[in-house]
Amino acid sequence: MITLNGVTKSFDGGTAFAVRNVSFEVPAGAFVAIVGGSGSGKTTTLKTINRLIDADSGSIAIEGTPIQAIEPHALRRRIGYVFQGIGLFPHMNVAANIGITPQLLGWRTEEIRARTIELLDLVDLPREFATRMPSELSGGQRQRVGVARALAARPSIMLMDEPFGALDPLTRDALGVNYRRLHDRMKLTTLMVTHDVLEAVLLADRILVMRAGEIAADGPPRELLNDHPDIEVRTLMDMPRRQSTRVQSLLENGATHR
Ligand SMILES: Nc1ncnc2c1ncn2[C@@H]1O[C@H](COP(=O)(O)OP(=O)(O)OP(=O)(O)O)[C@@H](O)[C@H]1O
Repeated sequence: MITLNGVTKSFDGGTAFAVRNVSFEVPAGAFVAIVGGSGSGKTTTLKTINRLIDADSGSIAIEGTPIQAIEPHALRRRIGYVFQGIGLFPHMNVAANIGITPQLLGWRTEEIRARTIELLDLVDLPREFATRMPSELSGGQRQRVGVARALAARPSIMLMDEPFGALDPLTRDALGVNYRRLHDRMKLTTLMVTHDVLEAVLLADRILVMRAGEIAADGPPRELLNDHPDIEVRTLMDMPRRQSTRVQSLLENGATHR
C-alpha cells in the first residue's frame, strides 16, 4: 500500500540528513508504528509520504503509483493525516471542521451531513457536538474530531503523528484502543509515529525503529521485544518492561531504584 525506497532528505543541502536511505513497505491493512529518539527523522519520513515534505531522492509509491504522479488533491483524499494538537479551524464548528474535505471535493450538503453524523458515531462523540466550537471541547474530544476529519473523505491510508501525545494516559490509552478498532473495522492502512514504545507495542502489528535518520530495526513487536541484537534498539524496546519492574519494586520494597 505504501512503499518507500531509498528515501533521503536533508534540510541543509546535504551536510546533515533528517532521513537517509529509508526503505520499507506497509502492506494494505497493516498498522505500523514508527518509534525512535527525538530528531531521529520520524515526522520527516511521515511527511514525505503525503508530500508535506518533498524527499531529495528515493521513491515513494502508494498502491504502486509514484506519489509525484498523483494529483495533490487526490493524494490528500487517499491519505488521512492526524497530528498532535490537530489544528482544528477555531472559527468553525465541529461539523464544519469534519466536513471540510468533502466540501472541498464538492460533495452534496446532504451527503456531508450524513457522513458527519456517521463519523461522530464512529469516534464515539455525541451527535450534539456537531454544533460545538473547538474551544468548547476537551483535548481528547478535539483529537477525536481530528480523527473524524481525517477519515471524512474515506481515505484508505492514515498517517498519524503523535495523535494522542498531549493527552492524559487514560484518555490516550482509550483513544488508542478505539482507533485500533476503527482501523480494523474500516480496513485502513495506518502508519503512526509515537514516542511511546508501550503504545507502539500494544497497538501496532509492526514497529520501525528510527535512529539518526535511518531504520535501525523493523519487525513485529514480539520480535523486537526479544533480545534484539542492536543494543540501542534493545534498550528502547525494553523501556516498558524496565518501568514495570520499577513499579513492582515500589510495591515490594517501597522504592523504585533498587
Ligand atoms: N523544516 C526543517 N528545517 C530544518 N531542519 C529540520 C526541519 N524539520 C526537521 N528538521 C531536522 O530534521 C531532523 C529530523 O526531524 P524530525 O522532526 O523528522 O524528527 P522526529 O524523529 O520526528 O523528532 P521528534 O520525536 O522530536 O518529533 C532533526 O534534526 C530536525 O532538526
